[in-house]
Amino acid sequence: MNLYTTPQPARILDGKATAAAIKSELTERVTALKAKGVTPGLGTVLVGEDPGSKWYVGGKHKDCAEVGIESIRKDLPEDITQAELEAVLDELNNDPACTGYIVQLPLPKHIDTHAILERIDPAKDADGLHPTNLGRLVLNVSEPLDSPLPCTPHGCVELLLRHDIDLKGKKVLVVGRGVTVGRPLGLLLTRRSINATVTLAHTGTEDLAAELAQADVVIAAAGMPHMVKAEDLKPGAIVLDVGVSRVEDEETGKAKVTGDVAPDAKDVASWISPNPGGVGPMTRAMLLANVVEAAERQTR
Ligand SMILES: Nc1nc2c(c(=O)[nH]1)N[C@@H](CN(C=O)c1ccc(C(=O)N[C@@H](CCC(=O)O)C(=O)O)cc1)CN2
Repeated sequence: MNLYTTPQPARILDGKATAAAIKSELTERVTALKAKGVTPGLGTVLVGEDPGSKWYVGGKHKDCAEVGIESIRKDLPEDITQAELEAVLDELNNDPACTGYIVQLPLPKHIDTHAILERIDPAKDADGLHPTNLGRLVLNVSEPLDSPLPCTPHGCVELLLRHDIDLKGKKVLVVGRGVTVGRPLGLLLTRRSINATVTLAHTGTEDLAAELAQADVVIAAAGMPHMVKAEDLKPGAIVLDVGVSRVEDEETGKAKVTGDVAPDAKDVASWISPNPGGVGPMTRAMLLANVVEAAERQTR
């Protein structure tokens, strides 16, 4: 045991099991919707051949089948033009079978991602990334859930709440200011219903170690392998690992997914999310929740 270790190893924030419980609740809500004549349908838009993106989209369709949501798949070539891609979005905007859809990110460099996200009908924005829905998050008019929340931030909060972790008054350090995770997560955590005190660290942060040392909760979403190490953490900190980097496995030479949190962090933390098996499955579950909620709004 070194100076930083806590007496017991960290407890696991089990994203896989939590996501399975959420999916089972959603299955019941889908059954109730179908009884009212509404079948939720998720559309996915995938551009290009990136193996990671293909895997994520495949997972989304598998999840839909599990809970009874229909799915519509638009797989498009890497060299698609902005206008052609916008035409596909217009098709989904006008398709009554599609209650919500996502555009898998990142998009190729020649595509204007902001313009694409703005083209999504905000009522069908299953990722909660349309400026109207992000604006609703800023204005706090989406509480409790009148508009979709971005899936990964929502998944992080839900993972903590479902392990009975109260964030009220806690100092939460979010590392990373990206639009899909860091920024919306900061907004979500500062809602009155959660009431955390949030610091958003980024590449311009001068002394990340000092911020980490003070944080009760660390949510690492920077995409930098093993940047959060045991010696940086306050003993007993709660640690969520959102990072996804593909690196070469030194033993096998094959690509493997590595998170932002070093393995030894588990010796210091009180709770830790595994990666894989933590925030990733929660991201998937929250997407399904957004689709079901969009369909439920149609019935109100
Ligand atoms: N339109 C979007 N694009 C992207 C999002 C998003 O929320 N919306 N997030 C990520 C990718 N993503 C979903 O799309 C995603 C990432 C990771 C997982 C996941 O379950 N990961 C597994 C491990 C997977 C592996 O081994 O590669 C885990 O953590 O257990 C699901 C979804 C970027 N793009």
